[in-house]
Amino acid sequence: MKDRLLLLIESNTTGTGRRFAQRAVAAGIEPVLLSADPGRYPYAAEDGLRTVVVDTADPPALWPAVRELAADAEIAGVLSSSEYFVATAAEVAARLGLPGPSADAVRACRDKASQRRLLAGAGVPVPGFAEAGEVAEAVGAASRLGLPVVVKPVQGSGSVGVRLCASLGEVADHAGTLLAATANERGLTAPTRILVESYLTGREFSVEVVGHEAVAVVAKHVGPPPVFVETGHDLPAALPARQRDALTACAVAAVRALGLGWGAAHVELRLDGAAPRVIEVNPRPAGGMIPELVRHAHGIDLVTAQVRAAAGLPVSLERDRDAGASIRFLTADAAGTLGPAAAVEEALSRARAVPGVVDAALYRAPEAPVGPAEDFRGRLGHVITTGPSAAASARAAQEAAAVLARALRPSAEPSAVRSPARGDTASDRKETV
Ligand SMILES: Nc1ncnc2c1ncn2[C@@H]1O[C@H](COP(=O)(O)OP(=O)(O)OP(=O)(O)O)[C@@H](O)[C@H]1O
Repeated sequence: MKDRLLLLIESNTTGTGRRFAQRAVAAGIEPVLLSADPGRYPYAAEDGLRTVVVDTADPPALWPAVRELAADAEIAGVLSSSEYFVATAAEVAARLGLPGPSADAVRACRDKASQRRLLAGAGVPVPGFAEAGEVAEAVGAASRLGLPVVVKPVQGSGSVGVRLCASLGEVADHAGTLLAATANERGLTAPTRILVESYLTGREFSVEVVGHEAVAVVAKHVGPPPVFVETGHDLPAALPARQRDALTACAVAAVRALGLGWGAAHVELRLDGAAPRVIEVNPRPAGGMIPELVRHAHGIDLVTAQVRAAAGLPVSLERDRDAGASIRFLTADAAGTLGPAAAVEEALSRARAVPGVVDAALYRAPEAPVGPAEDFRGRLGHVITTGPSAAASARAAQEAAAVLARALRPSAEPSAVRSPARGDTASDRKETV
């Protein structure tokens, strides 16, 4: 019998990418990573993952590589955990007659301007928005929408380039910077359009959707403006049933309006008063280790579900527990370094010893320079905790994150994970449990 392969077209870099390959192996399918630069994913070498080096940004180059793999194996499925390659994976899957989302729907969703138009057109609430291709247009849009506004690239992930602008001068500066960029953080061609949006100050949540079913509601924490760095998540979000139902209904309506509904979608929303508005829909499972939190809190494995759906295998979304799970990311408040190896090791082992901790990690080498995060790339490590409730897991995560912060050199300001008591304002707080 021929080997069965799951083709993984590039990967995300924040943890769950590795899980896609592991879950494929668990389903009896060999994962193969197709990547222009596999060195970007250290786990690939560590796990001995079969890898094909190919220009994944160039579909005509990708197809012969896929055909070659198909010559002596059965391609069971094609996926990407990277925001930037979900449409490519959908296209390859469709060409092979394999399951996957509509590549057109994914493409429309990934362009935040077209996503906003589709959602607004279908009556799904979104912030006020305008698309701009020039600085003057962005400034005009900001005047019309009313300051402050959020200015962001039309494509992207991890909050890269997303900025709160308090004055028209800041709008002009940031719009100018974004419009001048020719490549995104992946080195891929960046569209020369941006979005200007009304700033929603309410608490932020994500709803994890599979097909048309909401399987989890996550409360999110973000660092201080003007940037938007996700610093933590708590699951399940502590909310009155009415608000939770409003969030899940809005998220599922968004998925439907975008013509998605195959596999996982990650829907971010903010409350505007009591009513939810969609910040963004990602046509893929969440990053930021959220699938791990969902697994710990509810026993539902979103990555397994995605891998099995891609391979046409039955998927279980049965919730077998109702526990709490939290993550806090380590960030630095000021420039400094990580401590020497011994200090880093000690901080890690002490963080792991905090009751409730199931995982602690640092992403940088000892003595590496650190500085305040501008986007997800500035996060330095994380702790994941579980507990009988989200309040308990959140408390444990705060404590463990403070311990992990001891890995930072004293010259760096005490860092870390901002505790809600330490100055989170209504405007920068995504949610506290
Ligand atoms: N209109 C808005 N009002 C309030 N906050 C916003 C708005 N737009 C974006 N944000 C904040 O910025 C963050 C990142 O924005 P967005 O989701 O559009 O960018 P992204 O690069 O796709 O980020 P990510 O991959 O982290 O979701 C959001 O999670 C939210 O906290």
